Parts: sequence; structure tokens; C-alpha cells
Amino acid sequence: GESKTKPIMGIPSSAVADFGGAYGVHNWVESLFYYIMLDNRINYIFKEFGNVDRQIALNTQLEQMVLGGPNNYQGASMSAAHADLGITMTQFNAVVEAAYNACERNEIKYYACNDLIAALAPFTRVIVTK
Ligand code: HEM
Repeated sequence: GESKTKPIMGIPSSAVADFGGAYGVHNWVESLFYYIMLDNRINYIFKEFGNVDRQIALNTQLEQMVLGGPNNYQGASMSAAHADLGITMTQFNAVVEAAYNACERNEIKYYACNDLIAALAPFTRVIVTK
């Protein structure tokens, strides 16, 4: 069978490569924010409280880490970053939709996209506070 990364259950060791390496992860994050900012259900939250350039850089680090790549993450914890935003499950799911759209745009294989969604899923309970 496939070999798994050490610390992350269920994530294959090929996960970063499946995204096209570090560069591919960065391109995916750029597309993610493109789709987020097109979505009127959530874009106003990012316009008011976010900083897209900073978030693209930090998300590139975070997503590489959860895919089993190097841990260069320099941002806040997911609970600290989102605690005051009152994010609902509906808003969270809108970001997940943007994530799948970004995968499609970058021709990431569906199984590889699911690896990333699964790797980020454990953050749901600290991000969704409303
Ligand atoms: C698994 C899903 C998510 C991940 C991995 C994620 C990741 C991140 C990261 C890495 C940061 C930067 C932290 C820092 O500045 O140090 C951040 C900040 C932020 N996130 Fe998320 N996020 C997620 C879901 C959401 C959702 C659903 C929303 C809103 C609908 C959201 C809105 C924001 C905003 C507005 C900030 C900026 C907060 C600030 O600078 O004070 N995030 N997120």
C-alpha cells in the first residue's frame, strides 16, 4: 500500500508532491483566495478583518505542514486567529467550496484535494464558534 507521513494519520507521503510541490501549494492558496473573494457569503469578513497577502503566505506555510511538508508556519494558532470572528458552519463550508474550486482550477487530483480537506478538518471545531 501507500506509505504514510509520520505525524499525520491518513496523509500519504506523496501529498505535497500531488499538489505540485511547494510552488503548487502556493498556487492553490492563491486560487483559494480568488474564489473566497468572489463569494459574497464570506468575502466581506476577509475584507473587514483579514489581510489577503498575509493570509496567502501563512496559509501556504500551514497547508504544506498539514500535508506532511516542512513546518515553517509563522502565524497564530487557528483558535487565536478565528476566535473573535463568530464564524458559522455555513461560512466554513463556503470556504471548503472555494477550496474545491481552487483544486479544480489547478487540476489537482480529487483524491489529493480530499487529503488536504481531511488534514484541515480537525481545525473546524476551533474555527467555527457560532
Ligand atoms: C480550515 C479552514 C481554515 C484555515 C486552515 C484557516 C487559516 C487561517 C490562517 C493561517 C490565518 C492567519 C493567522 C494569522 O494571521 O496569524 C487565518 C486568519 C483568518 N481567517 Fe482563517 N482559516 C480557515 C477558515 C476560515 C473561515 C471559514 C473564515 C471566514 C469565513 C476565515 C477567516 C479568517 C480571517 C478573517 C482571518 C484574519 C484574522 C486576523 O488577521 O485577525 N478563516 N486563517
